[in-house]
Amino acid sequence: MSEAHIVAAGVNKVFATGGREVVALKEINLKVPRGQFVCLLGPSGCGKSTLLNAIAGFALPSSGIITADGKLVTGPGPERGMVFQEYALFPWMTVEDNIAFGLQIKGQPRDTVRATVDKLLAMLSLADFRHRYPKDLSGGMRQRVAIARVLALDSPIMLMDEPFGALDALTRRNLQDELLRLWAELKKTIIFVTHSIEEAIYLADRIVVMTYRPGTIKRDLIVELPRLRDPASPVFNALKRELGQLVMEEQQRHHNDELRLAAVD
Ligand SMILES: Nc1ncnc2c1ncn2[C@@H]1O[C@H](COP(=O)(O)OP(=O)(O)OP(=O)(O)O)[C@@H](O)[C@H]1O
Repeated sequence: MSEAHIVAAGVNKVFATGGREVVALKEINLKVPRGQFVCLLGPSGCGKSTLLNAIAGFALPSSGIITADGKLVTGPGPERGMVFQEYALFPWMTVEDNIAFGLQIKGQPRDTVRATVDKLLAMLSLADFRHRYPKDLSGGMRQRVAIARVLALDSPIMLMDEPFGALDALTRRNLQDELLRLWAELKKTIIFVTHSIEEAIYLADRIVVMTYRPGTIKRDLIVELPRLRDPASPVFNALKRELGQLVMEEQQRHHNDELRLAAVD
């Protein structure tokens, strides 16, 4: 766990909108060791997605550098797989074709693709759904397919932007458990964006709390609790209160900012 798998050094991101500048990220320095499960936590607008997108290579920093797997990030790359909240599946393809797509693009032989798809269908309890189309699946099932699609590419790094945000509580917990199982088995490095404090404590080795405008790192803490974690336990709840206070402060700043902007309008 000692080698840094993802590094952000002096990362800034400024957006220019409507004649004014929004500093979405300011001086972000972060080193993520190989195999670590990191949650980026904070209220809406604190730069979590901006940081994740910068690591993914979708929107590069205004200044500073990011490396992943030892390489400078200059765009998306095969060592970084991304799972979005909105599933991002091809609606015209069946479950198995969605999972196979990336492998076919890579030119893998048909038998290899078939074997990988079969393995992933079994791993994510999707075997009975292989011939279905995304529109005929529940949200939880669609997100399983999205995860299988990223796993098919065997990226050592998984970037996840509120992947379970749209799911009901029970499905969400099932998928969280499934993700923890896959992570332990496949030894991926995961950066997972959430605004749910409970989700962050349930999942992460490490929680990075961000501030609202400019987006900086407010707190960077290791969660020592053994898994599977019990959200009803006193230690879990103490941590929840502590993080709740930090997130609330940023939420308040967001709220004040909105009031100030409304007054200007
Ligand atoms: N393309 C853009 N153009 C202008 N401003 C942007 C753009 N993308 C993000 N921002 C601004 O940058 C800040 C950080 O946004 P970001 O989406 O990263 O936050 P977040 O923490 O992921 O929030 P959410 O949970 O709502 O997605 C916000 O103030 C947002 O308004």
